[in-house]
Amino acid sequence: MESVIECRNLTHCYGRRKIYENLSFDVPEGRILGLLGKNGTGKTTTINILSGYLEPRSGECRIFGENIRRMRPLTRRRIGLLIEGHVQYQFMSIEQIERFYAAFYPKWRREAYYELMRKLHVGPGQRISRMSCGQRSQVALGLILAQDPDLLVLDDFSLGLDPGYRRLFADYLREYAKAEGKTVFLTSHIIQDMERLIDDCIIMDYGRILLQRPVGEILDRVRRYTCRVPEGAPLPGDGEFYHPSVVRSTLEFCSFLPYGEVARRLAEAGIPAEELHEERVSLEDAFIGLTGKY
Ligand SMILES: Nc1ncnc2c1ncn2[C@@H]1O[C@H](COP(=O)(O)OP(=O)(O)OP(=O)(O)O)[C@@H](O)[C@H]1O
Repeated sequence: MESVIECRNLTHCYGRRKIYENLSFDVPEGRILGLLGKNGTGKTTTINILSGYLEPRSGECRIFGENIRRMRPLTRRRIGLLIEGHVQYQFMSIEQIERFYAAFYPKWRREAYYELMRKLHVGPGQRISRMSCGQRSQVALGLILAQDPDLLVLDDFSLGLDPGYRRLFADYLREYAKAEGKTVFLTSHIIQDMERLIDDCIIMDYGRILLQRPVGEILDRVRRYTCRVPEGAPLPGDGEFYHPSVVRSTLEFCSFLPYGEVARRLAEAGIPAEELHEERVSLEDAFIGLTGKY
């Protein structure tokens, strides 16, 4: 499978503050990849680097095989970009902005925009400045789908959308991307939506990528373990036990390791664990388990 996005050894700093170092990842053609991370881990920074707005301190990003700093306009036109969900020309109506954008895109798909607007119950004469935050996000998303880009880059696409519209858009986007072979790179804080939308996931921690794996593999393999431990028992220091904590004599942590291996390592560490219990988790719980609650 060819990579549509290739990032190699990206390092970025704002002034003297390093955000991350040597970040490398690929987004294969036809896949939907979600970039997850706590507040301030550098998701928007990465999207801004990918869009060419920010120059990384070092490293290289290629999209469709071209270095993004020297990308030809024709290649740039193959990328649909949503930056923080908003439309610029807010004085225009739904209909006017559609006509305005259409002029820039030779493959413009008017029907894709209006199909989404119909689903969202917004009338053609409605002015963008008089819409709610969520409705503006919907217009921005409609304008991106109509561009018919080969790659969609969506920063916080669910900003302001209510649960029903988030579900509607996530399902619509997945169906559209799979039917048309589109590649999607997106961020969102609403991880429940990501579980049904994305194929692969990158979880960022402060300064680095914690993991990049298919969502199916994360759901199959990450387990939450709990067991009873005596008062004052030490916390396990094993790097494969993520964020262990004890609350009222119950030790809890997440791990990719199978039950038998966890039991063995606890015994080896001299932790007298009783009633070891494993549980499958949702993507959101896996995210919290792997990155910690705070
Ligand atoms: N223009 C800037 N100048 C200085 N620092 C910045 C600038 N933009 C972002 N930062 C800092 O860089 C870090 C990463 O910010 P970024 O917006 O990329 O995070 P994020 O993962 O998208 O966060 P969130 O989940 O809150 O949207 C943050 O600590 C932020 O304060």
